[in-house]
Amino acid sequence: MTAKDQDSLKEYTRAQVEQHCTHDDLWIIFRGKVYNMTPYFNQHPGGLAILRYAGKDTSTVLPYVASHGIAWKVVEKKLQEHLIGKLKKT
Ligand code: HEM
Repeated sequence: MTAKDQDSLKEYTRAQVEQHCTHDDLWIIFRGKVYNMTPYFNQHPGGLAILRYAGKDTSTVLPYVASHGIAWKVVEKKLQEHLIGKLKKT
């Protein structure tokens, strides 16, 4: 992603992201970016566990799930596919 692409990303506050906290409306934050993971909910190999962080910041969690470490390239690809914006700096 270029610097220009970064600039054009829509901004969301943490409070806005927190509203999207269910299996059929599931956003997450990872390292300052916002992802709509709703379409991925049924595909997540770790099943319902993803719901624990629905609407929340996963920056200190995602890389430390053992299975994610093994499949990190897949995790990165899935994040990229579901990117919707960036976190608004408050
Ligand atoms: C962007 C993609 C993904 C996201 C956002 C995501 C998110 C999460 C979250 C939030 C958790 C819960 C962590 C916790 O409670 O500490 C989790 C657990 C897990 N994820 Fe993922 N995940 C992704 C991709 C994957 C992939 C590709 C795999 C396949 C290897 C995977 C396998 C697992 C497993 C096995 C668990 C643990 C399940 C459990 O504790 O019962 N995830 N994931």
